[in-house]
Amino acid sequence: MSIYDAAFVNSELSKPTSIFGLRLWVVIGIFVGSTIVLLLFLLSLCITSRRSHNNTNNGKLSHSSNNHHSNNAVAADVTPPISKEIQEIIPAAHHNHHHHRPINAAPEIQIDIGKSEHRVVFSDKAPSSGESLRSNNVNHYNYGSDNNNSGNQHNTTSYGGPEVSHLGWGRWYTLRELELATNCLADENVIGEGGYGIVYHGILQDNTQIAVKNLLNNRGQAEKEFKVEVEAIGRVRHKNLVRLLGYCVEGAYRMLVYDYVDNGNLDQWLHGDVGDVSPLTWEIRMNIILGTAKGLAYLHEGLEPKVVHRDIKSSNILIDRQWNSKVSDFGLAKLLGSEMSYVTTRVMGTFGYVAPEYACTGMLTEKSDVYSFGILIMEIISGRTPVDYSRPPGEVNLVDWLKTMVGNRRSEEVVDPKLPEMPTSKALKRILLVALKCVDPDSHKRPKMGHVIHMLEADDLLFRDDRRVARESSTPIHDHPQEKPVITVKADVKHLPESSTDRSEGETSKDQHPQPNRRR
Ligand SMILES: Nc1ncnc2c1ncn2[C@@H]1O[C@H](COP(=O)(O)OP(=O)(O)OP(=O)(O)O)[C@@H](O)[C@H]1O
Repeated sequence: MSIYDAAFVNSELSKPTSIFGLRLWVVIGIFVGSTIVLLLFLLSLCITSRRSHNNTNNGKLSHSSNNHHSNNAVAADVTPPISKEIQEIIPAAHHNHHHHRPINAAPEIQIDIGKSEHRVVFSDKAPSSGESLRSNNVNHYNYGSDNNNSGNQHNTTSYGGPEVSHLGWGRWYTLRELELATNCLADENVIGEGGYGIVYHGILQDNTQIAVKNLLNNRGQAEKEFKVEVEAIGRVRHKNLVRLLGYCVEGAYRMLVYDYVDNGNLDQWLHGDVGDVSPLTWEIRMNIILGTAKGLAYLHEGLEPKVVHRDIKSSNILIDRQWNSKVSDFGLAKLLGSEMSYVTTRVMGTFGYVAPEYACTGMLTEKSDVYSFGILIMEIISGRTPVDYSRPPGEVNLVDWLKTMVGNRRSEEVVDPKLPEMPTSKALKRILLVALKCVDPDSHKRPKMGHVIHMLEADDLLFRDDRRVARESSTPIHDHPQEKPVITVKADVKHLPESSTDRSEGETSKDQHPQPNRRR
């Protein structure tokens, strides 16, 4: 720019304008200045609002981390949705004092699942200040990293105390814990698959062996079955019933955790590849029958309300190393009021084992279980499945075939050819009689399970008589042996400790230790 141009600009800027006669450069100065002031004002407004927003978030975060003890802002800030039947209840007292509580004070959180007796209460100790539960090492108390929609529930367990029983009758397991136990539900851990889910073997951190039944939620029945099962057997303790240790409800997961029974199921032992000679001796088979009868009698006669299993079959009879039977799979159990029958529109159970009246009319009583138990006895004695299409026409249906054989005085031929040693013919006839009584087409004529135990144990007494007779070749066998009294317990299950339920049925140590084989 030349000196002349500068003089020109200067003279132009110095000219007075129409705005209060102010010179042009003054007007421009005022405009620029006020624009800068306006911009600064807007900027400060913006910063202020961001700060207050951050403060709000920080407030949430400290609230969350207070609840979850997580240092992870993202995880802590996400409040997972809680499934319908689980509600987090923070007691009013805690609410009131919430903001005054030190950061490491644990709130008491109650989680209601279904009925009030399944209320879960967590009231564990907080970790010491500065302690982080989000270490890289996965440990028993660290579940904060689970970023699933149930974090609220299991994070409550990460307050430092052990995950001890939060249920009246068992434990509430976290998904994380069960994943650890089952190697993340690995295929190698699968031990069976039933109608309602896959069963995994697992080992808890305290080395307890467990069976985890992961219910398939996508099958409409699963959640319902879950609740039924939990309600039916949560508090039930009996040495012939597989014990439910607890369960896991997280997000879509519904899992039942059972005692692991370590010797397979009866179906495998009867129909699996066991070679030409079955390890199941007559004594063992009788022990399995008696144990199953005791488990069922307890469900029918020892509980109020009674429980009908509805799916008694060999794959639901688990076997331990001492060949004791344990009835499992209460997924189809139906709680019944005392002396009541139950009419259902959906017959459930397994083909071949279902009582005719239940199959035809849906009328369900404990006598339906007695029928299935009768079929089970026939299966155990004969080694045949209830329905076997590979057999000749007259032998397809086990009950029909067996009735015909007994009617034709050919009882000995129904015995499993894999049985190492034949029973005495009296022992065989007696057990066949029990089986036939159990499958009486008229449900009213079927015996109660308590009566079945009488007959089975009377049978046992006869055996002893039998042996004595064989030795002494003297006194004849009485057809009406002295019957042992069977005490049944009618009481609320929750007041029944395990030992008392076992005692209630007159257990003897003999029941647990099969005796050596007898010769025919
Ligand atoms: N507590 C347990 N301990 C050891 N094994 C088990 C346990 N529970 C179940 N199993 C195994 O898993 C298998 C499947 O069990 P599940 O009860 O789910 O099905 P199922 O009885 O075979 O069939 P369904 O559910 O249709 O009646 C059982 O047959 C058994 O071999």
